[in-house]
Amino acid sequence: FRWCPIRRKVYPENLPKVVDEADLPPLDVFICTADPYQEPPMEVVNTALSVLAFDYPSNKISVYVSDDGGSQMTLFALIQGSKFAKFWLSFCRKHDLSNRCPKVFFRDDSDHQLTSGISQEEFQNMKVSYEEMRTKVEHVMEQGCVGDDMLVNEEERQVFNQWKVNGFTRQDHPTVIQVLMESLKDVDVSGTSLPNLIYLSRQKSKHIHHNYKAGALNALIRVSAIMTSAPTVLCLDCDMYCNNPQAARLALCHLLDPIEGSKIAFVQFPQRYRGINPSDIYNNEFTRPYIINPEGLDGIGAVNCVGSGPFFNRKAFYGGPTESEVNIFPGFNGGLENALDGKTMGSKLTLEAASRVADCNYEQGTKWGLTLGFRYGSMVEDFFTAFRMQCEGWRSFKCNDGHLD
Ligand SMILES: O=c1ccn([C@@H]2O[C@H](COP(=O)(O)OP(=O)(O)O[C@H]3O[C@H](CO)[C@@H](O)[C@H](O)[C@H]3O)[C@@H](O)[C@H]2O)c(=O)[nH]1
Ligand SMILES: [Mn+2]
Repeated sequence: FRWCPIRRKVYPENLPKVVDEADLPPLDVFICTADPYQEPPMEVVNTALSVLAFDYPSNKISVYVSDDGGSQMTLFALIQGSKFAKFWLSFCRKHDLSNRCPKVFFRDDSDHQLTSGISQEEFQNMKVSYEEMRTKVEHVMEQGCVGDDMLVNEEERQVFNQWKVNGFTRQDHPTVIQVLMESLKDVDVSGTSLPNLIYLSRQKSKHIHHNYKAGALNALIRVSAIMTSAPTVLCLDCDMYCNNPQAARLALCHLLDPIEGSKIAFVQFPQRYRGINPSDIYNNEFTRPYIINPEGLDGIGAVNCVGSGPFFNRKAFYGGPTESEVNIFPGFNGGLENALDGKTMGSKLTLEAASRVADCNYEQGTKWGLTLGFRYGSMVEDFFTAFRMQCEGWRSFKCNDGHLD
């Protein structure tokens, strides 16, 4: 094991030489949450908004939120987030905001000193909409459930009726899947297509092991393969918002590289933490795993995956880099072909197929968790999966420029 530190630099301004703006690849983003009390739904919404607002063609972004907490409050928060997104995404684009996580934007810019070119009135209106959303979500959190009075129409009531079924608990419930924004139909206030936003709470049963986050991610890999199947996949913990709207373009500088690109399983951005005391006496910045080690490991093309902030090549979930035929749905007994032809992601056929692949017994008798998707059997599924991918011949790089946290 020999250290050969590497610091790569990317030039996103050269990306158009490799790919036209219109041909940029679609991007699927997976956000995992598991408990509405430990991971407040407003944080999940903020994380989702920070990627929905990427500086990237919005009709090519699909954000999937996996909720292992099976919480109606998290879904409620995301519905409110999708309404707010109509204003927020257009606002971010119009003013080319550098920080697109609304909570951080309003906190860091609360006195409206940092941002030029935004009128006081426009700033205040946006802040009021954000605060209204936050108040609603926090009210629901205090109540511990979504009351009828918080819902605006019959459609919303039907969605939350899914929780009224007898015996619905977070450990035992059917799959809940809701398309909250659909690019083909929905537009923001400026008339631009919105990205896709999908809520998924995979089926759970007390009798079948759910394999924690790795299980959640594998359900997301399959559901997204049916709905959008983007070649690039970003994974984020729900409490790790993205603070650089250019991140997808920076990652593509590696993944679309004509020479190295097809061998790369993922590029990993560092995790960064806020609110650390200035001298960081307890090393909460985790300099070794996020700053020192990755530079050495990059030298051998084998950077660790640290769970939040990797941009994956979807193919890496299905086998080694030289495997050509990818069987996405081993063990799926028919019916899927029609679903994949479905016109819209919200169509009945597509939703039924997506729901089937999120069944808690879908993986039985398949290679999921063994050679497919995120690997099971480790407390650190991110490190372990990356290691297995590297053993198969994949390479992985650290992304130095820009930053995700
Ligand atoms: O059954 C579960 C358990 C956890 N999670 C989610 O997994 C993420 C990480 O879990 P957490 O308990 O926050 O672990 P950390 O130690 O904070 O996370 C670090 O370590 C994990 C294990 O290596 C990685 O998965 C993470 O990406 C990395 O940030 C969170 O978004 C959770 O919501 C699930 O979706 N389902
Ligand atoms: Mn965490």
